[in-house]
Amino acid sequence: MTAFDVRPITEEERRSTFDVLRRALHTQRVTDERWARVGESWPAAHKFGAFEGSSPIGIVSSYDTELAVPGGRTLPVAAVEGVGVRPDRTRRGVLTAMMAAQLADFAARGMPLAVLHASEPTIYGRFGYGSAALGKTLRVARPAARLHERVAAGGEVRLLSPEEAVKEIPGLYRRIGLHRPGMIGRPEQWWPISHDRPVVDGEHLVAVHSGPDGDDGFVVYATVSRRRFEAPDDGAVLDVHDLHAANPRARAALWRYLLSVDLVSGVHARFRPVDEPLALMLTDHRHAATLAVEDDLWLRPVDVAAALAGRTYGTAGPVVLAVTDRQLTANTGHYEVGPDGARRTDAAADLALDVDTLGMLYLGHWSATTLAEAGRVDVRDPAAPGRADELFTTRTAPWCGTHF
Ligand SMILES: CC(=O)SCCNC(=O)CCNC(=O)[C@H](O)C(C)(C)COP(=O)(O)OP(=O)(O)OC[C@H]1O[C@@H](n2cnc3c(N)ncnc32)[C@H](O)[C@@H]1OP(=O)(O)O
Repeated sequence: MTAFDVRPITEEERRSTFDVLRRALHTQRVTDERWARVGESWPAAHKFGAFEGSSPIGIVSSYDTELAVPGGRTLPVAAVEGVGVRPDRTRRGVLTAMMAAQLADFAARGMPLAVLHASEPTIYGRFGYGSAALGKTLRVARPAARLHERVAAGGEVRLLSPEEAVKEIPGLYRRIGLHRPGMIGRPEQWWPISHDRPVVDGEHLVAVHSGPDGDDGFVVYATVSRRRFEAPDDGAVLDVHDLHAANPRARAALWRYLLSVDLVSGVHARFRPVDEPLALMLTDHRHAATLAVEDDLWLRPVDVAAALAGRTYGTAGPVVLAVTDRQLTANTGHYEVGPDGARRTDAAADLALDVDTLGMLYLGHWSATTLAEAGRVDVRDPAAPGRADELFTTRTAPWCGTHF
């Protein structure tokens, strides 16, 4: 087996490492024309490559942004993306070595948290990431589905030209704000790859809602034709990629718009919040089917003390957590969590868990009771899971809503 080194990539290695990623994800090598448009979104900063001599065989990437945590604050976060190993070099520890370098870098820079979306759920638990927020896939039947008359959906929806969309949507996303735990900031480098290219190429359309205080919601969607020789009357499907609204009225108006488009047989939306009440907003809730509920955001506490101190908690007696972290061993220790915050302690533990399970608890989706039943939390005080449920779970389901 050939030896490899892991190190930060240089400016000159940006494109060759991007190609390694594309090979790992089964996409074509990047063309000159495409690189000219997306290259700036693949800066050398915060990337670790694995190299055999000067040839890249693996890459892990991240960018710094902010994450909304329970209680309304945002914390600095490393958003991990662009992970891949050349197909002929997998299962020999390349990712493990790159993850170790990346985690050490996050810790050295004082990052409290890291997040990612996992291509496969088996990959990241071993590196301390836990599935922290879920998303549901909806299929809404057209033309049957209609918003119930009691649903307030005022204001106006207008389609933007690609030029308007590229200019206006980043500011609108910022103004709407990170209003759910799990939402993240979208730095400048996120937009060209994830939003602008499909909008400029015409693959996606962008509609904006205006309410009494101006623009307050948007939807980015693709129109996928279903018409076939043997089914000439099949309508198109609207595929919703990105839908954000500052208030329920704007959200309802955007859905009303999507359900009003002619020659459409269905509206599909993946990774919507699990508690988005779309079905309940329809005259017949069966017209919105939940096809799947999947893991959305994975979270890793990098500095456990700072992460725990950064969010708020519900009202219950405190619990002492014994946390084990096999990579960032300085995190291993006991932490008291109560209504007035969290801190390290020498007190005996009520619950013991690995750091990936703490990642699952952190945003408030999973309860300690469920995690204990699943064997992920070792219960030392039988009353502690109930207290931890009151402290950690949130009223609003956490949701990321940004593909990265
Ligand atoms: C955040 C994101 O960007 S998600 C995108 C992730 N990238 C992809 O899915 C692209 C395709 N896959 C790949 O490039 C590679 O298979 C990677 C990056 C997932 C894994 O890289 P590798 O170098 O093979 O991982 P490495 O050899 O360090 O594996 C460490 C352990 O994880 C296991 N593992 C790693 N990937 C997988 C997988 N996809 N399925 C099952 N087990 C896996 C290995 O078997 C190994 O287990 P062990 O310690 O018990 O022996």
